[in-house]
Amino acid sequence: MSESDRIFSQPLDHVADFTFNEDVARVFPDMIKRSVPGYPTIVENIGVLGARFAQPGSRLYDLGCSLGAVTQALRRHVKTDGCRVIGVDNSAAMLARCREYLSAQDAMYQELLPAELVEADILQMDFQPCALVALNFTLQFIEPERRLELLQRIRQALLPGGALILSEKLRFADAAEHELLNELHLDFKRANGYSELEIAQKRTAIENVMRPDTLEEHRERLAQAGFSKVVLWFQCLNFASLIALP
Ligand SMILES: Nc1ncnc2c1ncn2[C@@H]1O[C@H](C[S@+](CC[C@H]([NH3+])C(=O)[O-])CC(=O)[O-])[C@@H](O)[C@H]1O
Ligand SMILES: O=C(O)C(=O)Cc1ccccc1
Repeated sequence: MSESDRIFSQPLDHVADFTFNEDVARVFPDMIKRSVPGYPTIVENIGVLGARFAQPGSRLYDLGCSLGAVTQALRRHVKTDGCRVIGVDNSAAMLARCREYLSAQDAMYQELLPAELVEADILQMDFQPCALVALNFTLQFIEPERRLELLQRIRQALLPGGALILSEKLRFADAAEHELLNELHLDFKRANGYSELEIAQKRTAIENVMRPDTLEEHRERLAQAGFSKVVLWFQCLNFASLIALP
């Protein structure tokens, strides 16, 4: 069991930019469940979607895998012969714990897909041909100017019949819509026990690091990267997940 998230619970003199360090890794399962409406549903269903797009002998990438929640869902749901999951993250703290979670999963289940973990910057690594790429709340942490080239390289690596699953926090061009969905998201956090102080300090920590796009920006960028079809399969408040087909 992981600890509960108390990272921003005490007043801080200076709120530093958010990083995926050891303190965050320790509480991450609790943090993401209490912060992202629909997260457990999205993760479980990426496993189900993955099973449809997997092809015999193919790679399934989980980019920005954190503690490997999506990697675990893919390992359980995908039964296609010879597939393997490759989890990639540039946080050593996250990957160290991810490795422990995957060993625990190995001890719990039989017939799991093999998984390997790679410590790398997804902007630097070469992608091998693959049937599935999951970017589950990772693209929003990539510098906006580098998002298109990343999606282009993913598009190039995808096999015909494969898919990219892209989950993101959304911004809205319409001010009233943006305001309402953001307020409802804050209500979700309050309902999950976060105080006003925790909410305010987390917001300060994250605002320079995580830059959400609108759904329209995602659709345009995916089209520009060469994806032929984009389907919204999940939305809860200002969090959404897309299937993009090559
Ligand atoms: N350039 C980069 N290269 C590699 N990894 C990166 C990079 N930038 C950020 N990351 C990694 O992307 C992850 C984003 S969290 C993903 C949740 C997970 N997918 C989940 O389904 O639980 C999202 C969130 O916390 O909202 C972190 O682990 C970063 O270290
Ligand atoms: O906490 C938030 O407000 C978020 O938008 C999502 C989030 C969840 C976990 C780590 C970083 C950001």
